[in-house]
Amino acid sequence: MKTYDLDRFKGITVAMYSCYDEKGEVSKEAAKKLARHYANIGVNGLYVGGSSGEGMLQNVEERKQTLEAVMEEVGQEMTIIAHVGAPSTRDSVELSKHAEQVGAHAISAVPSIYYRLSPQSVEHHWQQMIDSTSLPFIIYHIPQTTGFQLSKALLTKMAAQDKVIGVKISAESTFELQQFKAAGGDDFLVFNGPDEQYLAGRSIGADGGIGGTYGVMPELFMKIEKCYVEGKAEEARKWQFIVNDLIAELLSFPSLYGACKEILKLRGLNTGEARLPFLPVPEAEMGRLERINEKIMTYINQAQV
Ligand SMILES: CC(=O)N[C@@H]([C@@H](O)[C@H](O)[C@H](O)CO)[C@@H](O)CC(=O)C(=O)O
Repeated sequence: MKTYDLDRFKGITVAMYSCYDEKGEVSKEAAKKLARHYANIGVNGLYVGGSSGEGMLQNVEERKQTLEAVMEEVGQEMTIIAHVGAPSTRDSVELSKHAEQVGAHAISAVPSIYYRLSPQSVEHHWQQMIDSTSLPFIIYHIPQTTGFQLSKALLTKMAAQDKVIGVKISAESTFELQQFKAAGGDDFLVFNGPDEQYLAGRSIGADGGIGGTYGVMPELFMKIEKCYVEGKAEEARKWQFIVNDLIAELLSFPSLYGACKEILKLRGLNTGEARLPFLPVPEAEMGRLERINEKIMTYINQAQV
């Protein structure tokens, strides 16, 4: 059995969007405001500096500043997972040590990106981060962006370590999710990555989810989770289908992150624009985005978790 408290990581974890000021610089103030917003709603945890958080588009200092802001604001109330993956092992280890210093509850990382690496290199890359702190570690498996296909053999080997408490699977195969859960064992956490299949992921073995679109509608994912736990299959499916139609609309903009950040802005949570190359919402599309926001708010009011 793992020696870490695994229960605190279960449930809904918002993959937080980036927070910038009007000049495009990291804004600790905006990050604190956004984190506070999620804490007030009752969201369980935050995943900081991942894909939705544009960690790969930020330098080490910017990533540290964002995590510090989140920890200062909600570190005592929420479970905070710091994504520390960077192309170089050196930067990843520096970010890992910093995450421990500021009190994050776990670290997590993708494989190194850009270079096509051997499984041995990826294992070594992750191991350096794991060995650099006493924090639990969550593997981030997202082959569609990293190009690295995590094998069941490597997962099983990594999961044998006490510190490796789980895997966040953003690949879309629920079969793989189930196989990874079985390989990791009962005390190994699996997080559903594709928000469109939160319910499917939960049904086949995921212990919770980490997702980007949760950021504009955490209440709806909390509703699906509640229905699932209460055994209300039909109702859970109804809410997943509602969420999926909303995600399909959000995905029709030039960038998902740009659209979601604009929705937050409409609600008084200004996190700036997504960093280029992610495009903002075109002016001509603002009206459509506003209507989507109104639709989401109507569903949030109906869900009442
Ligand atoms: C490929 C990708 O970015 N997947 C997202 C989803 O939240 C995704 O945005 C959503 O399912 C919409 O397709 C997450 O799995 C990634 C995530 O949680 C993160 O921001 O680190």
